Amino acid sequence: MNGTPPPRPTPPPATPAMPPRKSWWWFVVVLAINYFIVTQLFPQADAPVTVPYTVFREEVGKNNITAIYSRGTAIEGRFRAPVTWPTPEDVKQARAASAPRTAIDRRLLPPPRTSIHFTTELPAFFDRNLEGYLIEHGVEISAVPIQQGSGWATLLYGFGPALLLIGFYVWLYRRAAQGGGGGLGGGMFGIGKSKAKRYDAADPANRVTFNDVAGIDEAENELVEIVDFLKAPEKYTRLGGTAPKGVLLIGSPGTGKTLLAKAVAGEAGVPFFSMSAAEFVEMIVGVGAARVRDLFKQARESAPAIIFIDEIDAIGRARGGMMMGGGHSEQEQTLQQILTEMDGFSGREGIIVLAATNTPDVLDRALLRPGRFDRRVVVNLPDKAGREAILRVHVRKVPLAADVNLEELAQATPGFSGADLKNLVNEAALLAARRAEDAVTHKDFLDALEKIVLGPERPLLLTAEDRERIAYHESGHAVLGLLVPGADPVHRVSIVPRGQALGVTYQRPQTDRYNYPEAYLRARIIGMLGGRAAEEVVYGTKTTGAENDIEQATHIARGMVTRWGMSDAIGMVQLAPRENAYLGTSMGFGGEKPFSEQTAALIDAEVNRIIHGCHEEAKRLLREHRAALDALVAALLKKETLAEDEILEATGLPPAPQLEGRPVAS
Ligand SMILES: Nc1ncnc2c1ncn2[C@@H]1O[C@H](COP(=O)(O)OP(=O)(O)OP(=O)(O)O)[C@@H](O)[C@H]1O
Ligand SMILES: [Zn+2]
Repeated sequence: MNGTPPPRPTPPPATPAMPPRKSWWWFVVVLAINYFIVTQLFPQADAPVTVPYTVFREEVGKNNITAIYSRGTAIEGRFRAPVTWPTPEDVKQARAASAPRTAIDRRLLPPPRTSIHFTTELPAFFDRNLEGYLIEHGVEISAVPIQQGSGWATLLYGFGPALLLIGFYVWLYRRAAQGGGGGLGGGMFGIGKSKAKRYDAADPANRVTFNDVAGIDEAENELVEIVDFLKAPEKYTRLGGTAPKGVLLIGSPGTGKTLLAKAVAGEAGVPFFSMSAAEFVEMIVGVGAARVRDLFKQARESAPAIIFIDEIDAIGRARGGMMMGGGHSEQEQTLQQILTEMDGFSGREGIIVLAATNTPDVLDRALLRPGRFDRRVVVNLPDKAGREAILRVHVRKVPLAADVNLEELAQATPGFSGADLKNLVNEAALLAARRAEDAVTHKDFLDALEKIVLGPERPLLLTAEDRERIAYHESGHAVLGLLVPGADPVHRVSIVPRGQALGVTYQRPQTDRYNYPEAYLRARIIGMLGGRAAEEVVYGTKTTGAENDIEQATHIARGMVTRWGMSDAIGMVQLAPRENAYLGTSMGFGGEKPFSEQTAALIDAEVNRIIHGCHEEAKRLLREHRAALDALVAALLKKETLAEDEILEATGLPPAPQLEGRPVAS
């Protein structure tokens, strides 16, 4: 493993939109009421009692049966006077017969019921005389089932539950579509409500100002004008100009887009309504649009105000694209509603919509037209000075030991976003608390950083040979980091397994780099291949331990050939799409490769040539400095983790000379 640059923490996956929990609650309540009505209003009186055949015959004999209907061996009918079965005597007898009582006995005799309706079952041996007997006793033999046709009660009994359910759904849907006016009690289950979070700037506990935002000054400066406008809209509209309506904040996750939007509201002293676009879209079509309407209505009522829509790409994706079926029309409706609302306000109301995204290139063009999100503010990852400023913001509430050096921490965290830095401070504070310290020390910060960048330590039982081999692998990286001019300084070496890695060499640049010299890239590749090279030099055999190194080295070499014009055989031709370093995506070039088979073969050959050359150079240097390599391995096996000064001491080597000229900052 080779730890440059630190892997960027990936954002958590978006949670799928679920209906609000409250509406499920109400669904259950309605079901319960339904059940209650059915069982209480149309109870046993109408439900038939099931009697034994003997009892049935008995009742016929007593002339107590008016009519029967039979199908197969089942008979149902109506008594003249209600009959209770089993009778109290039956129960008493049964109890006497089967003492002690068992559950089975009780099941044989159902609880007594009284009804005017009954059912019974003809015995298997057919009672031949039954028909005559019935006629004799004035029983009408009906051609239609007796209990049916008893009018409204039966109808309700049969259809009531279904009708109630349908009614409930209709009501739910209408509420949703209306954007939730009225209804039972406030916000019972406001599906159509926007659920927007509202932060009142008047509340000092929530108030965020530009004071809380650091390291992204350019973006901040662009938003100062918005604050100004919210404070005094007349100043802008006086000469007939229209005020800005929408501002799109573009930047990778955690760069502080939400924070900036809140700060704008805080500075202007206006309410802040925030909602994530993913929350707009629910399963029921029309709900998203209703929520948008509600959100804008709320904001209009308390204008001037700020509406913040996070992750607008969730609904603002270009229409008619790859999406198919299902959620498509819902998404379209929601987007349409946002556009309608934004077109609707005159700009004099003092409402400004801020929206955030980290994939601006997928947005529907309609969103970006003048009068909508026509202003774009890019929120970049902070540079070193910015990171230090952000750290300073977040350590305000943390007691710091005297030895804490925020500048050094800022230098050690290239690629960190504001949210990452906040997390670093938090982890360090937790670590200090666990160590029962009174203040957070510099070491707490370094350990927290190591945990974040390299992953938590992983206890693994390794054999002595494995440990030694890993020590050689890591020492290979580290020694080359000292020997190759232009290599990033080696900050730490460790053979403590962490995350996926068995060992780690952590190198970090001295300054943020925006422009990479070819020699630097070669130094990186040589260092990356140094782990395997050391194993080969010492043991003469190979292991799988270099997979990650090979992957990274290949990536750089391929970039040199296909993107940065560093192969003379190919020249300055773009053969691979540009990668967006901030967003980790590649842009353009979907589908077909824009070059021939011949060129493809040439690319492979050139990549190979670079890797091969670096590999040979790595082995040559390690052979030449075998003593330094062995010394570092011995120190590592003893202490497991070595800091920069310990590495220099063990190897007796000076830090690698840096390349001529400072990196160009953009
Ligand atoms: N520039 C910054 N200055 C101070 N704190 C910051 C900065 N950027 C981020 N933070 C901290 O990180 C937290 C998360 O940032 P925030 O939610 O604003 O990022 P975001 O860009 O909106 O991210 P996402 O795209 O994931 O929504 C903030 O609450 C804040 O504490
Ligand atoms: Zn390695």
